[in-house]
Amino acid sequence: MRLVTAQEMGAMDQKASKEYGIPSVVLMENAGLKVADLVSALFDNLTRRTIIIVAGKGNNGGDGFVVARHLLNRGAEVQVFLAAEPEKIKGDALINLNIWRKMGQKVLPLLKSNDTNLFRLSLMKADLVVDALYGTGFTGTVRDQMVSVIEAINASGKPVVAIDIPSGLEADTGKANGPCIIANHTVTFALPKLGLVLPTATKYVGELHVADISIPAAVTTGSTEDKKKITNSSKKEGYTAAESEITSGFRYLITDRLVRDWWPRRTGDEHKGNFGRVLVIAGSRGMSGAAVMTAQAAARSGAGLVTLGVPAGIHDIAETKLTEVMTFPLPQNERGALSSAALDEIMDRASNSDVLALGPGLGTGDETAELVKEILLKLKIPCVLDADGLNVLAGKTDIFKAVQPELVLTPHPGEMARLTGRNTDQIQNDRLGIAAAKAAQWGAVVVLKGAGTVVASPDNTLFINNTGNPGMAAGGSGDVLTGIISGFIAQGMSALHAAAAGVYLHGQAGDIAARDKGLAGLLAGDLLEQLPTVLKIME
Ligand SMILES: NC(=O)C1=CN([C@@H]2O[C@H](COP(=O)(O)OP(=O)(O)OC[C@H]3O[C@@H](n4cnc5c(N)ncnc54)[C@H](O)[C@@H]3O)[C@@H](O)[C@H]2O)[C@H](O)CC1
Ligand SMILES: [K+]
Repeated sequence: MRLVTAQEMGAMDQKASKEYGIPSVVLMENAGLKVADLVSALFDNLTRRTIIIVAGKGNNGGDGFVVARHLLNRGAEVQVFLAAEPEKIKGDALINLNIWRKMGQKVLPLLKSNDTNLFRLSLMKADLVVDALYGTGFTGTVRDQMVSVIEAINASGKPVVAIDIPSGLEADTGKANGPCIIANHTVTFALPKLGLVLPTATKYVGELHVADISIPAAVTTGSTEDKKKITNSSKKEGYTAAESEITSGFRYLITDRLVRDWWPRRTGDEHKGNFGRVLVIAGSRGMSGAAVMTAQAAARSGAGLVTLGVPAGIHDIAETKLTEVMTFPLPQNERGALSSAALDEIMDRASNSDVLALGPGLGTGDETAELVKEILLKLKIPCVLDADGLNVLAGKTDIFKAVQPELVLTPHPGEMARLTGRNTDQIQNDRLGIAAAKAAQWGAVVVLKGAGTVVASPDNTLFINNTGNPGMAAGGSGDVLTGIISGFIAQGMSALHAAAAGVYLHGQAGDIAARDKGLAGLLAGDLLEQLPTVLKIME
């Protein structure tokens, strides 16, 4: 599902009104109606319910007046509090405020501190609060009286439905710089705002609902194709156009539908060769686990054939731990890491494989760095480069651009910091920007792991993931992801789609595992166990 900034959403509103002639007050009516529908669905019977609408001075408030009207018509007791001077209300919001007044309904002031005291009393008797204070027009920090209004709502313990954005959250960054509404549900319009799906926003957004308010699909997908093409894609397996249209340069939330769209079709008469061959080059003395995990994950991801090459010293260990995966020993140095003499056999094996997973547990000696560089420059098949495979190239990232086949880099924030010469805080402060910039600079798909993993492509398309949980920070979790992405590439997915689908399903496996095992006790092996379950759902 496409993600938009406040500015992009405003441009779509404009286009819907100017180019398609949909009056903006119709969009407001649709928006309000969808929120009213959700509120109605939360109660078996509205007639004995008291709903409070807290309206701001902009169009978010305007939506609130529409919600008030519909809920009143459906028999609810509705109290509208206006957190703005009435004379400041204009445009579509004023149209709906006037309708509310012509229905003989009151608007209670919510501007001064004694207003807030009255408001607190009303809150105690309310069954639900609709947050119509601020939407995409909000920037910065909640100020003055609104601080105590938002704190009163949050303290009331009443269920809250936020219109478009929980008030106090910035649409583009998902950051709450000050007090912010903690909503049970957020009904956002047309497309999710980028900030709503970022990890900092989760606690404020509650359950996110994306409501169609009749902005034409050609506008929301932003595709420059003619409308016919949009119609065709929307016919595809019942997808809405917005789902199956991926336009480069845009940002997307990774959803079930997208992953299903990318899923390699199995006709049923294939043999294991069709499901691709993964070559894993990983491990070193004391680091056999990373190699085994990566290979097992590749096997469990559905790849036809997985072969693991490890330094001779840990070959027996790998051999005993693995059954479905073939293993072979490689020349090693005195430290038990791969030696440069391993290059020829690795390239030979790679020539009979569809994808190379390189790096987990390799170690970070100079010889390893040299070997990784040699492999990458000679490689003819796509490569997923992870962990020590990344660490050894810190300061040598210009090599990425020189790699011929598709390259997927899967750094966690610390590895990204080493690769870019910044510190982890700087990475975490601009995850989307850095991932996008480096993907373009390195000509590679960059998977910047962490809460809200970002998958960036060289053509500036971004996929945001919101599956997964903190329990997955356990060691080995990254090895499993590397194996999954490699397995998907082996089965025919593009590097970008394999990375985005891999991140999504890896997170889902983690969520299922956490449901059974909690967060602290979660091990990477638990993710492996759940992989078949999530793949089965996808199939
Ligand atoms: N997306 C759509 O198709 C539709 C969206 N609608 C709704 O319109 C709002 C956006 O309305 P807008 O008038 O631009 O602003 P807001 O109502 O979000 O904000 C109100 C007002 O608040 C002021 N403001 C901004 N920051 C602060 C701050 N830190 N402190 C105090 N006040 C602040 C600013 O001046 C704004 O004017 C969108 O979210 C939807 O709910 C349409 O109704 C339907 C179509
Ligand atoms: K709001």
